Amino acid sequence: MGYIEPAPIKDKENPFESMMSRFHIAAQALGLDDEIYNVLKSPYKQAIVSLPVTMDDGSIKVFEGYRVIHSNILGPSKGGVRYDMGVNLDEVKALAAWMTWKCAVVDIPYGGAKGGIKCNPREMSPGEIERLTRAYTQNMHEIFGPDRDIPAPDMGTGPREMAWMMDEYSRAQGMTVNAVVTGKPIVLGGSLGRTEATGRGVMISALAAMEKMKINPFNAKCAIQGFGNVGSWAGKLLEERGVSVVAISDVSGAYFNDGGINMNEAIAYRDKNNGQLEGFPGAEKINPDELLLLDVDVLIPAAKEDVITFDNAAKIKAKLIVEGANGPTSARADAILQENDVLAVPDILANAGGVTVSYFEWVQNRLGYKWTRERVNRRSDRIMKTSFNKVYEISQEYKVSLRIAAYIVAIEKVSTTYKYRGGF
Ligand SMILES: NC(=O)C1=CN([C@@H]2O[C@H](COP(=O)(O)OP(=O)(O)OC[C@H]3O[C@@H](n4cnc5c(N)ncnc54)[C@H](OP(=O)(O)O)[C@@H]3O)[C@@H](O)[C@H]2O)C=CC1
Ligand SMILES: O=C(O)CCC(=O)C(=O)O
Repeated sequence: MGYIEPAPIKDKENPFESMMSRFHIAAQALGLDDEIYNVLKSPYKQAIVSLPVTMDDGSIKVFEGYRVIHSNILGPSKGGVRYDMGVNLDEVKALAAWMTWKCAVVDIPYGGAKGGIKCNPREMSPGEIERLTRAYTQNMHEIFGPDRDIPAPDMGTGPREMAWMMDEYSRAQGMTVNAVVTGKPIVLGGSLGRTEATGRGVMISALAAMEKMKINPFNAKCAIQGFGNVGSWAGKLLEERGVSVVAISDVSGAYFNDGGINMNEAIAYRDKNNGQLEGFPGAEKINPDELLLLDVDVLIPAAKEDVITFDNAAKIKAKLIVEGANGPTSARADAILQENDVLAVPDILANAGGVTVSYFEWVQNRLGYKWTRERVNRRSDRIMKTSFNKVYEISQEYKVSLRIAAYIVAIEKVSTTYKYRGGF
């Protein structure tokens, strides 16, 4: 194997470099062919678009939008669309590759993609967000498609944006095409269980890891960074299974209560308070950096990339990290966590419940038939548990971390499919 060494990880964390560094380690452990290594390290397609949008005051503002398709070898590419000021090409490239590995880890027939628009939805009116979403969809019309590339929600987007994307795409097609996006409102063909699916998968992964570590959920404390879709659902579902959630946070700050924060109260407060926890009375406000370093059993980063880094990894006291967010741990932090016996259930496994139920939504749209919530939950729980066990077994067999084991499972599947398909 003559792989070109990945660029050395620089002082500043970079999600694409972190992704590549783990890919490289897993590829070496697997003895992956050079040719396939080179194919899989490069995204299949990268689109950058300018989106002029009329703002409410009549001015025209130009936004930058991205869609990166990392691979479509296992099937149509799949991945969310993020609205955030931090969106940039390197981030979207890493997120797209993680989608390829994630779909392969849970064995669903999709490739990986991701999209994003550099914007601050909190400072925009619903009308401005709708016009931006429609402009993005028009521009991506040649890329999207139920058999080509299927968007879904990510940070800053949800069912409302998915409804606009579906409508805009359908108008251009001259017919309703609901399978072109997932995470839609239920009345438009959304799946029961999709809203909570990612948090539910995080809960299943956390309980599976706690079982291996002999941590009793009823004696366990948990801290959650990010209290949006993923963080709040993971917290609520873990609380229902006995875990005490002692700390939560969002951009407004971090909130701590050693006796446990009531999840329903925190969610209700956030929903009445313009989506933020600012002023939440059920806990004391602490420094947001401290949340990651609390003396808890389980830490769930559920906000953004590179929050567990070379600088703070050694100070983490949690014994178990379950990655709700994509890329919350930088590559340079991996070795420190391993040295300190901190078990990290990686993003491409832990947060795969969302794309799994997105797949169920797409299947239901194509069948023209609705599944019950019980069926959705039962099937996604089974996939999450089976995938966890498979990754755990590989980690024992290869004597590697769960993260590298998950990459091994994924790369093996994608590369085997490449070999059978051939044509390159
Ligand atoms: N939605 C999904 O199905 C999936 C999401 N993911 C990943 O999960 C993560 C969260 O996504 P999702 O829950 O959908 O996004 P949301 O937009 O619903 O929520 C994001 C949350 O993170 C908070 N946040 C943002 N920056 C910080 C910060 N620096 N410190 C603390 N909190 C912060 C936000 O706060 P505020 O509200 O104040 O801005 C908000 O509470 C992302 O990494 C995403 O890629 C992964 C798989 C699927
Ligand atoms: O539901 C989907 O299709 C993708 C969700 C997503 O973007 C992710 O898992 O990071």
